[in-house]
Amino acid sequence: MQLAMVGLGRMGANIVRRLMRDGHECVVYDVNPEAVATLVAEGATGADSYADLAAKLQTPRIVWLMVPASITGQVADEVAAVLDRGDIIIDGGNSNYRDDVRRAAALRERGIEFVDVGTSGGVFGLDRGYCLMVGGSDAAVQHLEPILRTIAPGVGEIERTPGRDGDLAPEEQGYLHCGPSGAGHFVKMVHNGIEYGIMAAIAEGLNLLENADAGVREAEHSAEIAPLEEPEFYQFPIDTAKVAELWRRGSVVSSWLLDLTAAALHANPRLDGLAGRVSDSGEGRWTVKAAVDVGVPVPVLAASLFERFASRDEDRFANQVLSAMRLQFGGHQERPAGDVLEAGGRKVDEG
Ligand SMILES: NC(=O)C1=CN([C@@H]2O[C@H](COP(=O)(O)OP(=O)(O)OC[C@H]3O[C@@H](n4cnc5c(N)ncnc54)[C@H](O)[C@@H]3O)[C@@H](O)[C@H]2O)C=CC1
Ligand SMILES: O=C(CO)[C@H](O)[C@H](O)COP(=O)(O)O
Repeated sequence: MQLAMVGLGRMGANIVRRLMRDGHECVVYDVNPEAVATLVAEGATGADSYADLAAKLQTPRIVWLMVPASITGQVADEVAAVLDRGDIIIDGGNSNYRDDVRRAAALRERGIEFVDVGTSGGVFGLDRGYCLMVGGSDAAVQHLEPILRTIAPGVGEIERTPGRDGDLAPEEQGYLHCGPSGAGHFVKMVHNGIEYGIMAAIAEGLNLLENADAGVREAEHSAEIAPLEEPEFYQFPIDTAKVAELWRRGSVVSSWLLDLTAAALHANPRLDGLAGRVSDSGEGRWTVKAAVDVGVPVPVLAASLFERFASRDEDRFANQVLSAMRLQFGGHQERPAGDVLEAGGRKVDEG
């Protein structure tokens, strides 16, 4: 099939490569001409404007947007302006499903189909394939089936779920028509909410392991730091990188996120160069908002989102309020920063 890709960054370029590898024809556009030139050298057809892109596509045209979510609306409008009735716009970025619902309705009035495809796989997707969560009309999604099947991972080495037999269902191949417009990004939003929770659980657990020798360090600094009640129980100099590697094999918590964690710790055990200010792109917030809207408890997902905010010092005023209250009720002074002692990686302040 033929498809145009708008946005040739970390995701879009490799999706194009995966499509071309399977014989699909790709027309490519990016505001960065170098990104276009790179893919043209690999066999794609370059476009230097949306009009040029539309002219190079057979009808019904298929245009996949893989741009930052913040500009997807603007790009979708610009692309729609050069399309005709029956053409299809796909949004593969991490857009808010609410925008899809609105955008699909507006484009439907002009006879243009809008399909939202929540895409998971990151920079490894070229070879592993991308898990695709699709929202849109039955007709449009059926038309896109050959493209979805190529981009998705396929069955790979994953054994079939017991009880499933006969023809392979799309979800067994890594793509799923989840429902009407917005449903794909709704499922991807929740996927990313879960991602936050799993990431936070791994990070918290490994941090506890990093501090399992607090009793040893306590002895080294016994004159200086607040006493650890039972230092004899915290005498374990555990190699966190090795435990992460270990857990990849046969453990209940093995997962791709743990694989990536083990790789990062093996390459850089102290994680030097990372400040630990954790960004968020929106999906975690939207997940919590949706949960509030429908009255569903998501305490783990919410806590992991708030943990990211705290990592960026967004809890500073709350902590100042805490210190102010201690000062008020007990006359407890905050210790000056230089006087805060390190104990096993913890900040100890008993002022
Ligand atoms: N990086 C990741 O692991 C994943 C990213 N996503 C989503 O995929 C989308 C793209 O992400 P990345 O590839 O990581 O971003 P990126 O920043 O690597 O690439 C974005 C590309 O869009 C181009 N671009 C910007 N404005 C444009 C415009 N007006 N017209 C045409 N091209 C334009 C940029 O030049 C760049 O090449 C985002 O919505 C992101 O949230 C989804 C899943 C995973
Ligand atoms: O969709 C993804 C992975 O599934 C993207 O990598 C996403 O950007 C990660 O979300 P955040 O930036 O909020 O950590």
